[in-house]
Amino acid sequence: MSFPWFKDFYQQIAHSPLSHWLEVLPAQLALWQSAQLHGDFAKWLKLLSLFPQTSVSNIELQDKVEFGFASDIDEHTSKQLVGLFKQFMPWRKGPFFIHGIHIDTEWRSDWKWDRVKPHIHSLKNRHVLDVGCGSGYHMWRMLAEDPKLVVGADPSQLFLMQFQAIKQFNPDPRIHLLPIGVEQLPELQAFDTVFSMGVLYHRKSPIDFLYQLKSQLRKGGELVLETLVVEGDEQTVFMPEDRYAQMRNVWYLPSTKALTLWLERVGFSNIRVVDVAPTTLDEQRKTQWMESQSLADFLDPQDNSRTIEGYPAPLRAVLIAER
Ligand SMILES: Nc1ncnc2c1ncn2[C@@H]1O[C@H](C[S@+](CC[C@H]([NH3+])C(=O)[O-])CC(=O)[O-])[C@@H](O)[C@H]1O
Repeated sequence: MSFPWFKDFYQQIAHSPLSHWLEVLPAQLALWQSAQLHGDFAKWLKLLSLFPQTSVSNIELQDKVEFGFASDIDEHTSKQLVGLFKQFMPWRKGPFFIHGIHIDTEWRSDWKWDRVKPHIHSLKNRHVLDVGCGSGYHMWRMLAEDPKLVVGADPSQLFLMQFQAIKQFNPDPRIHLLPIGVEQLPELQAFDTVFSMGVLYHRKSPIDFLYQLKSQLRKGGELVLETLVVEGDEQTVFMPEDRYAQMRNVWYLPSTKALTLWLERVGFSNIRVVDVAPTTLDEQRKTQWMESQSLADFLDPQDNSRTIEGYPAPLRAVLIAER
């Protein structure tokens, strides 16, 4: 079995500051691919091949991710597309608008982008990495800023498939998602901007994680970090006993002041907390495209300022720092 996604990426980076990546990446992805042979991968590839080719008359990335108008296709094709996209449920990170079909995802990821975007360095002509990029929603919004290249690293197979399903409607060669974890990235020291949003609290060793992110940046490059935080001073770090808002695998929730100190200790400079916002029930909710439980089920029904476990409800911060 072979497919062109990764080969295209290798060509893209061959003569770029990321060319050293080619020393390890092809072997990692070949290993990944061989492990997929026993799972659902063939089913996903088959589903991807069933998407009808359509003529896409508009590409909008500036204010939303929209490829094609409803008027580009007939009713039958529209129904066919809805049926195919539904096979890729649950859709968590979006929304996407494809030929008039609104993939109404669990998260209004656009709201996160609205909180982040006013504060970051322009992405024009930059090499950009998004660690834990999910379905790639924010990468599409980054593409609107005219970067040289946007690459996402996320080990989730479903997110890769959702990304490829969407990318069929805008096969821009500057955007790629690689199914690898942060721990597989070599120290490239080559990206102009590194994003990591919604990942730090999933890491058992958050300081090591910050070093890993730093080692992707060139000197003077920008880190954009978004994560769950708690109220408190430089010494406040919260660790749930088990689940947090029903999420497994949540480790450290620092205060913004503690996180600033961590970033300083790791060697970042010019550290700024640019946004702090609670997650609302409008931002994360059940939809027709993600039918299982969502934030409303994870908060205390009597007191929405607490999670169902009795911890402070989700509060998220955006920090920007320079290497
Ligand atoms: N080792 C790893 N390396 C890289 N990514 C990982 C790893 N382990 C898990 N992930 C990925 O980190 C992402 C976290 S979600 C944030 C998405 C987006 N950034 C957002 O801001 O909406 C937030 C949440 O689910 O709580 C998922 O896509 C995982 O697959």
